Amino acid sequence: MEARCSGIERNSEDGGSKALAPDEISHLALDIGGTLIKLVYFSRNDSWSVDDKGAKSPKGDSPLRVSCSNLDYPILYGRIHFAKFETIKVNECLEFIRSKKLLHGGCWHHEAPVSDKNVIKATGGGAYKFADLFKENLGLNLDKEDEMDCLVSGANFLLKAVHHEAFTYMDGQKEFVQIDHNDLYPYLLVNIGSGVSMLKVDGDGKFERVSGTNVGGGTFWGLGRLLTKCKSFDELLELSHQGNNRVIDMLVGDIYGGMDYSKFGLASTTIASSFGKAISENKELEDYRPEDVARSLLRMISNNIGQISYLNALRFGLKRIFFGGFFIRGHAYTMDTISVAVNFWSKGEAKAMFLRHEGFLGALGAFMSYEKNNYDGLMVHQLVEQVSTSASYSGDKIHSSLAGDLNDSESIGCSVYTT
Ligand SMILES: Nc1ncnc2c1ncn2[C@@H]1O[C@H](COP(=O)(O)OP(=O)(O)O)[C@@H](O)[C@H]1O
Ligand SMILES: CC(C)(COP(=O)(O)O)[C@@H](O)C(=O)NCCC(=O)O
Repeated sequence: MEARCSGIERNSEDGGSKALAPDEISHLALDIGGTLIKLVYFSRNDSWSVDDKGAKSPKGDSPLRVSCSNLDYPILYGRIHFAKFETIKVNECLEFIRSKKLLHGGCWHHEAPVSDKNVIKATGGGAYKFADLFKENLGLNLDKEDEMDCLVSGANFLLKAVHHEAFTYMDGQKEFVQIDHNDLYPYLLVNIGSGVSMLKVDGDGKFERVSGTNVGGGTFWGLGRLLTKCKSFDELLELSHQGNNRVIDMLVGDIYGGMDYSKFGLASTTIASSFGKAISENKELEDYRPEDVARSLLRMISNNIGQISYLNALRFGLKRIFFGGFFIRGHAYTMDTISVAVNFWSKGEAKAMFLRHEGFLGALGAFMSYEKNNYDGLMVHQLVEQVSTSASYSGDKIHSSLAGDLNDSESIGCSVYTT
């Protein structure tokens, strides 16, 4: 039973407005984090099928079947949909579930008892915090899955099933990484959400949470909001794009009279002290451009996470570090800073890699956990990808092509078989 993949299809046309018939929807899963709610569900699409090479064709009367352990299962074709909402606006998520008729989306089988149809998989702290709200508003019971388990199974699933999921990003160059399924483990998974968790992954369900830091995405957004008065995370990111951190950061050259500290490999342009210039000048916050503040902040936090990640990889002799979480947001400067930090501290030994579905690891893990149910197993068999896979993009293009607006929905085509 293998998850396979060829090509991808992402779209946003049916995620936003069209309500699907209830029996077309299943495996609704939520990851309710400190800042964002991530939602994933599967919708059946009987109008097309995909062969082993990823080619689409109209579907005939009898569905394709897959054999496994001497049993024969029908292959179903459809899409996995993704959506996200701010956790402080949880009501928008409730409304989305109601308006798109996802209420009975947890269960696959028609013969399942009604009580099971009102249960959906949920992970993240909000699965505990908002359990009563979901029950009172939608009559939904949240079946809680551990968030670290979900992060790992989501990451393993993406790395194995989605072609061109992982990539490196350095000096404006994006390069997709070919994942060898037989040589995937061990790796370090760094999830940068509100806070940061670092997990040493040794296999499916085999992992250890080796570290974490409270200086994460929430810190960037929280401090950035206070310091720049930005109204949204995207505005803050956009601002950072236009800024110059050297106005605020104290560089080695500022301390060494323009020279490198070459004895210890510190170039004059290396940041010696983030925000260090703000103390040496007689200036107030208003005297600094918000874009420069945003840039320094993004660089400080990304660099710090890159460094701590590398130190943890070093602790366990890990060469590959995969970064997930919505802090990254496909943002060129963020990825570049993290990559440079990992490269600098490891002297080129370790590699930072990023995931295209960065923020949905936990939600996908909860989605996959339906597989554990007795009558409602699901095996994602194949993801079909058609997005451009060219080797390099400019920073701007990555930012705008991978990052969506908060409520933008997108989906990937896939085939599954139920067991
Ligand atoms: N639209 C957004 N609104 C708020 N934060 C966002 C947004 N997009 C990206 N982020 C960043 O993503 C972080 C949350 O990432 P996520 O992986 O969803 O974590 P969590 O599970 O803690 O909510 C935020 O702290 C912020 O840095
Ligand atoms: C507590 C959390 C697991 C919650 O996950 P999140 O909502 O941030 O994605 C995470 O914020 C975290 O790992 N914080 C860092 C805690 C620490 O190790 O210091």
